[in-house]
Amino acid sequence: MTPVGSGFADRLRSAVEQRGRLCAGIDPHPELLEAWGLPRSPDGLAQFTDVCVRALGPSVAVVKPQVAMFEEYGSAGLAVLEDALARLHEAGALTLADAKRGDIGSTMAAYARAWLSDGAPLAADAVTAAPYLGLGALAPAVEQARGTGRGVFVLARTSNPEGHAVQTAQLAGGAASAAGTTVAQSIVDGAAEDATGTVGLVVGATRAHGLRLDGFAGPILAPGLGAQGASAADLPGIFSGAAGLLIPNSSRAILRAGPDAERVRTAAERTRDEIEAALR
Ligand SMILES: O=c1ccn([C@@H]2O[C@H](COP(=O)(O)O)[C@@H](O)[C@H]2O)c(=O)[nH]1
Repeated sequence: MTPVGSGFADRLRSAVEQRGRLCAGIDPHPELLEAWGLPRSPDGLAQFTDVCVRALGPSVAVVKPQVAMFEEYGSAGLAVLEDALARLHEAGALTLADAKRGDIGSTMAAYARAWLSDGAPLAADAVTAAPYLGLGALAPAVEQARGTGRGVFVLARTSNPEGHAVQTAQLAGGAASAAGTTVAQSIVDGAAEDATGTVGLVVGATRAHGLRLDGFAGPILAPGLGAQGASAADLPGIFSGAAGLLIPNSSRAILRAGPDAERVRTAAERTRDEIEAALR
C-alpha cells in the first residue's frame, strides 16, 4: 500500500537521494541465461531473476524488469515477475515495469489496473507507455498512477535508430502553435502539462535528441548506457538544459557481470557512481 500523500515524484526523489541516479534493468536475454550457465526455461528465468533481485534490490534506486522477457515464458514467466516485483519493493527499490503499454482509453484503464493499482499481482511503482494512440489515450493510466503514488513513463525519443523517422516527423495542421513541432516534442510538451511528477518521459541517451526539455519538470528515463553505446560522460551534453530528474538506465552491461550477485551489485554501483560523477 502506498503511503497517503506520497506522490511518485517525492518517492523517486527520495530513492535517488538515498541510492543515487540509476535505473538498472532485469533483462533475461537468452544469451545472458546461457552465459550464466542457466537453462532457457522458467526455472532458469527464476534463478536469473533471483540473482538480480538480491543484487539490485537493496542498493539501486529504480529497477526495471523488461516485461517481454518474462512474457516469453507464459504464465510461469509472469509468476517470476510477480515475485520479483514484490521482493524488489520489500528491498526498498522502486520498480518500473517496462511493458510499453498503449491502447484506447478504455483498454488503458485495464492496463492501469494491472500495473498501477494497490494489491494487483503485477503492481509496480511505474510503467512505461507508448503514446502512439494519442497521449490523451493514456489518461486512465496517468489518473490511476496519480491516485496511487505511481508513475507513467511515456516514450518520447527512444534510444534505437529505427524510432528516428516517426519521432522527428513534423505535426501538420491542427492548432497553429503545434504545426511544425515534431511528434517527440509534442509528447514532451503534452507531458509537461502534468504538474505532479506522475508523468515521466523516455528519452534515449544514445544521441542528440533535438528536444526542448527545459519546460518539463518530471522524471526522464534515459536508456542506452552500456550495451547501446552511450556512456555516463555523454549525459551532461545530451541532457544539458533538461529540467527534470534524469534517471539513466543500463541493463545488459551490468548483467554481464553475473551470475555472482555480488559482482552484479558491484557493476551496478560502479555505473551509478560514474553517472553521479558525470552529472555532479
Ligand atoms: O528507448 C528505449 C526505451 C526502452 N529501452 C529498454 O531499456 C533496456 C535497455 O537495455 P540495455 O541492455 O541497456 O540495452 C531494454 O529493456 C529496452 O527495451 C531502450 O533500450 N530504449
